[in-house]
Amino acid sequence: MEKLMIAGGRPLRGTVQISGAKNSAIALIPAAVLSETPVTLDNLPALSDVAIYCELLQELGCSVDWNGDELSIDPTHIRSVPMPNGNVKKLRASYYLMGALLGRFGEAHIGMPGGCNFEPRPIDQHIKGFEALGAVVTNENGALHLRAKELRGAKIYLDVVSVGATINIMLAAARAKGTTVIENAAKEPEIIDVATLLSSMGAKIKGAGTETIRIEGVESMHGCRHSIIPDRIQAGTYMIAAAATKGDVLIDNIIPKHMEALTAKMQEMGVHIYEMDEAIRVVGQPEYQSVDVKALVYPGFATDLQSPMTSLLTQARGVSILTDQVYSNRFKHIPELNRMGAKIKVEGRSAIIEHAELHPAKVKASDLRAGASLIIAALTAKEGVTEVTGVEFIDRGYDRIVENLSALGAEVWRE
Ligand SMILES: CC(=O)N[C@H]1[C@@H](OP(=O)(O)OP(=O)(O)OC[C@H]2O[C@@H](n3ccc(=O)[nH]c3=O)[C@H](O)[C@@H]2O)O[C@H](CO)[C@@H](O)[C@@H]1O
Ligand SMILES: C=C(OP(=O)(O)O)C(=O)O
Repeated sequence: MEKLMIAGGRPLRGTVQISGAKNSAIALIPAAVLSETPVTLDNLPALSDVAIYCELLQELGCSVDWNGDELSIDPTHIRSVPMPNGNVKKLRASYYLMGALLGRFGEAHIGMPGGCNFEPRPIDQHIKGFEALGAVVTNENGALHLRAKELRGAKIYLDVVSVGATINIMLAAARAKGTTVIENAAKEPEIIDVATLLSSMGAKIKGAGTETIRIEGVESMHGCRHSIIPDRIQAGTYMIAAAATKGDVLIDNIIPKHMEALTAKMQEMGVHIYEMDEAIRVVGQPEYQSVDVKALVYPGFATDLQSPMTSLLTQARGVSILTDQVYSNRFKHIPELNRMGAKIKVEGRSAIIEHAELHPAKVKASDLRAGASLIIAALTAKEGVTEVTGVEFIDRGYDRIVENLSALGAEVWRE
């Protein structure tokens, strides 16, 4: 079993380059399925989720060429083969093959997704969207079979603001007959990134990034070259780690606008933050104020930064309350943080966080962002070495984390 070993207590100092966004990459890769000719993605992050997605496309008959941070996908020989098990269970975003294959072939047979299962994560809104577009969806031994004689544009009002459902419906609707309107759509930057790729492939999409997205279906789509947006969650994690270790870090190759909710909260705590065109410098301070944080849909504070932020809030004077309005029970990191000396109670959807000195311990990451939260806590804990297991979750979403942290002066290694 692989472990991350972290000897904390050193301020992080230097520059970190942020890679492309996981949550974009794993939607853009299946989007290539809609094209008749090769699609090339730049600024690709080196993540296990990306590697698994490449295997999924190969299983479908695509040829895939991954070279450094560039990925070329040739869908010339693609076919819609059943994928009830196997790789589809290893990541959450395998659900995008439902929308993409439905759009391309009018048929998809895909097992229910895996990924971080910190609580039940239903996909009823995805299914509602596919059905509105004319698909018949049946559950066959735990895998969804989607069939449509013809996909037709429709008006779809999402009952919950869902990133996955918004993107999945966009994928299927891109090649449907007529116009689809998604109301109450999610507005995350990754949705705009997918819409940008689809538009470069010939789709007609308006309104991505607002709550109403209009997609006029087209008969065929073609290849293009697209650069993936920077990963705002990785960027936020390094911002938080810089503050928690009282360091001084330039987080480079990012879009500072995407970080606004986090930047504002960290400034409210007393962290010094300097914004540049494509970078943010975080300068830690000896003391921080407690703050209340609500994780919301974009442009609110990202739920994926909720667990890392919990670790920083243990370093603030007073009591902070962190409430997650997106997931009701995303708190598996908290018993582990408490093993490191944190004083955190969970009440309903909120974590009540008191100031505490953290110490090293043996802890387990049970999901990706819980892992990030434990790494930040370990970097803060003095005198000794923290062992973090569950590294496979961390590798889903953090590109070269050991190399990046080491370059910033952290004492961290894999065992
Ligand atoms: C691969 C990917 O991009 N993952 C991100 C995506 O996940 P994902 O797209 O799965 O998350 P959603 O935005 O769909 O989920 C938001 C909320 O809606 C609920 N819901 C969602 C769909 C549905 O059909 N029914 C339903 O009830 C979920 O349980 C959750 O409470 O957005 C989440 C919220 O920003 C992030 O935490 C994940 O990192
Ligand atoms: C929950 C996450 O990912 P996924 O939806 O891919 O499981 C995440 O990135 O924090």
